[in-house]
Amino acid sequence: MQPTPNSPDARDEAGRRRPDIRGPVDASVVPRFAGIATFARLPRLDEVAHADIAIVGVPFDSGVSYRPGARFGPAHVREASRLLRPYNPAQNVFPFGAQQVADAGDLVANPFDIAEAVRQIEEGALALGEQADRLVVIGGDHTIALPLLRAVHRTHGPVAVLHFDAHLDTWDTYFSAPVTHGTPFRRASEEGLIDLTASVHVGIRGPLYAKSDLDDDERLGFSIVTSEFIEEHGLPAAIERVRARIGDAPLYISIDIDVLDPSHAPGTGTPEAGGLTSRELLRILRALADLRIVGADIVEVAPAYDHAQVTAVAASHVAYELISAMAPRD
Ligand SMILES: N=C(N)NCCCC(=O)O
Ligand SMILES: [Zn+2]
Ligand SMILES: [Zn+2]
Repeated sequence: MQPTPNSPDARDEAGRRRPDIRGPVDASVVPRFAGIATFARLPRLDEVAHADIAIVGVPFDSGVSYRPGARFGPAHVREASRLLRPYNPAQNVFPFGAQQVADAGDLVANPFDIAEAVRQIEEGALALGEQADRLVVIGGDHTIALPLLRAVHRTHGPVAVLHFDAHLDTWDTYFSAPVTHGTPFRRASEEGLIDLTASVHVGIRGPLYAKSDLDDDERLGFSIVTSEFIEEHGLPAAIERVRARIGDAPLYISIDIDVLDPSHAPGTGTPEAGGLTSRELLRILRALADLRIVGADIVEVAPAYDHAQVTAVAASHVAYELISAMAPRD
């Protein structure tokens, strides 16, 4: 097989060449639609000595309460990420040139046993920590945030969680099951994984089970920037509230793609009307570049309900913006 040429544009934010960094396949040499789909056509993790960021898929959706299919999310997002380009003008950064980013493939998670899957995901994330400083994880349903937070906690202690979602995901149980995609942040809070003074949901909207859901959520350590707040007060005010809440705490970002309006992300399992546009979400992420981001996930992309890759394109750009925000600056 031919070796795949790397991008000639592996550069840092000052425009300097970085020959030590292996970037994506050069789309001016090999057409974008050719070749195996790693995220953004980046090298595999086993092709580089060490990565600053590893992208890893978790094809697990046995924790869903409604439409299944997010197990196919990682492959779908990788496929849509072929079109990403090396320079991000919105953050003035070469996200794949200023740091080594590589695709670690998918973690194995037992689809028939949630407890075992959750153990496998935590262990898999910890093992990858030997080869990569930070992970950007593509799900999978939101259940996976619990083992990912357990892994992050081992290194960083309690972290601020910035959670983008239509849903609180601090509910207690479904059909008596404690570990589902509607419960990861309640379990994480109970286990002491999150900083109760610095965590925040963004984009919450839609019907709840009871008024007390909101009291429980506050007690579990979250403040809320609703979708309606963003409409009413605008993005600068929302960004200000988020940044004030997080401060300088180590930060884990969890993005449920259903935070976007179904018109921007139809391919998801529990869609809710009245959500953010992809433009709004990308703008909020750009405002986080100077924060101490220790890891991130993008979850709940379910390709069976997607059309024209609308949801997967949004998710791949969300990942790109996160990777850009994590890039070192002078
Ligand atoms: N999409 C996530 N993560 N959670 C939705 C849970 C909604 C419910 O069944 O009440
Ligand atoms: Zn959700
Ligand atoms: Zn969620």
